[in-house]
Amino acid sequence: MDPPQGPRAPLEFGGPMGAAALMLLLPATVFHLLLAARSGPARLLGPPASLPGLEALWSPRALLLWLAWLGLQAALYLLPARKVAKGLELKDKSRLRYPINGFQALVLTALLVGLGMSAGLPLGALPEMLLPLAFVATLTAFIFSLFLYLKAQVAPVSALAPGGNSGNPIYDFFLGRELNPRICSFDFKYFCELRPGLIGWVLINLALLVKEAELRGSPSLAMWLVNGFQLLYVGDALWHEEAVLTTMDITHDGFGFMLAFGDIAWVPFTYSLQAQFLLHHPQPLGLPMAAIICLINAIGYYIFRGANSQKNTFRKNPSDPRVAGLETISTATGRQLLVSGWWGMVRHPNYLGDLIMALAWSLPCGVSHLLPYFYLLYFTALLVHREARDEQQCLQKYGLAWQEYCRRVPYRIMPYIY
Ligand SMILES: NC(=O)C1=CN([C@@H]2O[C@H](COP(=O)(O)OP(=O)(O)OC[C@H]3O[C@@H](n4cnc5c(N)ncnc54)[C@H](OP(=O)(O)O)[C@@H]3O)[C@@H](O)[C@H]2O)C=CC1
Ligand SMILES: CC(C)CCC[C@@H](C)[C@H]1CC=C2C3=C(CC[C@@]21C)[C@@]1(C)CC[C@H](O)C(C)(C)[C@@H]1CC3
Repeated sequence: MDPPQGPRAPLEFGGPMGAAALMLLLPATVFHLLLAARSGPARLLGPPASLPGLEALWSPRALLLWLAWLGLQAALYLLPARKVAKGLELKDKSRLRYPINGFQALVLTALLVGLGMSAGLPLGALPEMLLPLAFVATLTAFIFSLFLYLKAQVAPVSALAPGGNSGNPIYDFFLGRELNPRICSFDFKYFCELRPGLIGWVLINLALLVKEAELRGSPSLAMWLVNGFQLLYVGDALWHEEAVLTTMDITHDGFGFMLAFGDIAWVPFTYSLQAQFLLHHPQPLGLPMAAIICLINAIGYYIFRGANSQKNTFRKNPSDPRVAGLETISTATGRQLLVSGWWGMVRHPNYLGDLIMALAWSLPCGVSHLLPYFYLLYFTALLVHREARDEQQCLQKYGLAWQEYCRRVPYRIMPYIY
């Protein structure tokens, strides 16, 4: 069988130099954001007020807590699942099996945390540990990625990802060599994508809300909104867990530093930035403004969920009555592309909905600081880049049919703008 990536294949992310720079820049950004959120000026750009010493970063208690968290989520992953789903067909024609019990893991975690709190677990102490926790999460991501890189050395060629196998160790370490690294039936990428980081994110948000109640008597309306919106997003992801099996992370990207760090360190510690900001910089929010923000989030969610569900339903069964009436283009692969409904409005309506929600998550933090808008800015860049990668893959997959789709649906994410 051919090696998955020829030596002349174009490298993404600026090649080895870009990968090396990102491996320094991404962890530095996490620490910068954590420090900026608690500092007086809360500046997104510019140096933090003070740099922490090693004693502020390293804590054996944080290490134990982090390992216990990973252990708990791994144990919940291994519990019997209501359903076992099959992934897309792989190069060797096999299909992997995945447990669908993410929502169950979220509910059981909530029950355990609730029980713990009623027994005196000081959840409000967690915000003080964010820095050392982010430090051990980053260390774990580096060590884990090294393990994944070494594991890929003994994997069969058919198990390797289309990217991440350039022969350059820095680039391959960053992008990830193996597509679906597993030990027995434990799938590392699928586990990391949805469990410790996403559930950790809402737990950190909750701890910030509890801490705010301890400090100020009750949580602010802005804190409630941020917690509610992001819980809805995470709950939705776990409820529709099976849909993640068709995302490019699972079907195309190898599992290396980028996703490992992204899943277990970047998501919980930077996606909780708005709640971190609100704890240290309380913002007044009136009911009329809160109602407008809820409406913006609801519109974003409606588009995001509608678009994702429409495509998933169509991909599972094109004759399902909910999608059977939609207009399509046939492709040489035998698959069809939707050209009406959500996917006839722009080529990535799900990204549009996601971005509208990102705006709603930042608005409760007011407009006095740029810092809480970091997620919106980063996410716009991530989705524009992701959209370009997906277009490239779809052009390769569907050729002329994709060009026809682009002609009929000319805008990528935002109608009449982009
Ligand atoms: N919060 C976060 O940090 C992030 C969130 N996301 C979210 O994850 C979700 C999934 O995103 P992502 O994995 O990037 O990709 P998408 O869910 O948008 O899937 C893209 C794929 O959909 C199929 N497709 C494209 N156009 C059509 C069409 N017209 N008709 C039918 N099928 C089509 C193609 O695959 P095929 O034809 O092979 O089925 C294409 O490769 C999005 O909602 C995104 O917003 C993503 C990244 C980060
Ligand atoms: C560290 C880098 C800057 C980039 C890392 C990117 C990752 C953080 C994201 C890549 C794709 C993701 C998805 C989700 C979370 C963020 C990452 C891992 C997702 C699980 C969020 C919830 C959604 O409903 C989803 C559709 C399930 C998402 C899938 C992609």
